[in-house]
Amino acid sequence: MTTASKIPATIVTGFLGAGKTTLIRNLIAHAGGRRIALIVNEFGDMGFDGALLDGCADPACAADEVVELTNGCICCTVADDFLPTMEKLLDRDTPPDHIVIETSGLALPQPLVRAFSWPGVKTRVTVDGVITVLDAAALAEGRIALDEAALAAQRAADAALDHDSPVEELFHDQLACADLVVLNKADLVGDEALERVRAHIAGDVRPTVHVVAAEKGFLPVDVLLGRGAAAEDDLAARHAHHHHHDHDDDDHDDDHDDDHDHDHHHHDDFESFILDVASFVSLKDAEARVLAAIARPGVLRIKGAVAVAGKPAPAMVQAVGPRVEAWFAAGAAAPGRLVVIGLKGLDRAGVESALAAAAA
Ligand SMILES: Nc1nc2c(ncn2[C@@H]2O[C@H](COP(=O)(O)OP(=O)(O)OP(=O)(O)O)[C@@H](O)[C@H]2O)c(=O)[nH]1
Repeated sequence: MTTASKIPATIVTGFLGAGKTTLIRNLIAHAGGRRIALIVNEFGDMGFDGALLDGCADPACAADEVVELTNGCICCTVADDFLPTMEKLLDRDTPPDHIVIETSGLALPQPLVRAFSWPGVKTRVTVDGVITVLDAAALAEGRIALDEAALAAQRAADAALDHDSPVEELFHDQLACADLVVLNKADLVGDEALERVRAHIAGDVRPTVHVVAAEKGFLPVDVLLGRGAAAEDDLAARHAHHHHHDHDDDDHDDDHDDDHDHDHHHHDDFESFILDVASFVSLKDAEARVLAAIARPGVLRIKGAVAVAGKPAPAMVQAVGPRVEAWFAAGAAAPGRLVVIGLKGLDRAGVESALAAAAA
């Protein structure tokens, strides 16, 4: 079974208070008719904020689409809690179009990703992407979470969670596993501090992974979903080295007050445009050109349907980061258009010339 026929699941990870719930709320509100099932992994005493979906008028937000795992850390309860929950979701008469899993801030994402390789789940679901939400304001102050005392309390309260790894290592693991890193609460920090945070985490993030700044977790749905990462297939590349960092903690608390500047917005703005493209010589040609296009500065996503010379069926194209997939799909939308999504100011001319029809 190909990735395309599996139900995609997005894992949202990040420490306590980073803004995971806020990001998911935004995502669901803008899901555009997708049926999204939400699996929430919270510790009992923290409780899931049942009001998450209140006020969301979208029928996709029906309360029965929210499933709470109550038995603690997913990576400790995969067999008796998480997998049965997944199977129940998949066995519904109308399975969801997309599954979003909010992990507890202290869960390691890797064991959860590994769970997608379990028989019974592997053939039906794939990890579409791991989104790691960071609290940029806390990081700018040299802290992982704004309320480190609450983080410590959460950690202490969970007997199941004894991974013998300091919080810093969890943080590195959450970054190493990411397909997209969201520097949230960018409204609370200045540009300079944001750059400092970017530099601070750069070594922990896989080289092709985008780091985007956001306020209230607001990001275009197409940047969040449909990434097609199949993370369960390259788990080996998603582990932190646990190298010794030269943490320049002493440097963090200087000058951050000066960084506050509420007159500017500090999130990344996005833009998207649709390009009409001529037919490609072959699937390979399409893939190569789209790969060149997505490598242009600021481009996060390219998707659409294109024509391939001599082929009656259109080819679907999906590109995220360094990965491009193209396949023939009879009955797909009229070919010849690609949607390009990226950071505002992206190199449109470069994208156009990369995609320009082969000289053949
Ligand atoms: N200023 C500011 N506040 C934010 C932003 N995003 C979230 N918050 C606030 O930060 C707090 C924590 O956000 P949540 O979305 O609950 O964070 P979480 O990661 O889900 O937290 P837990 O579920 O407790 O681990 C809330 O009070 C949010 O309103 C942001 O971009 N800017």
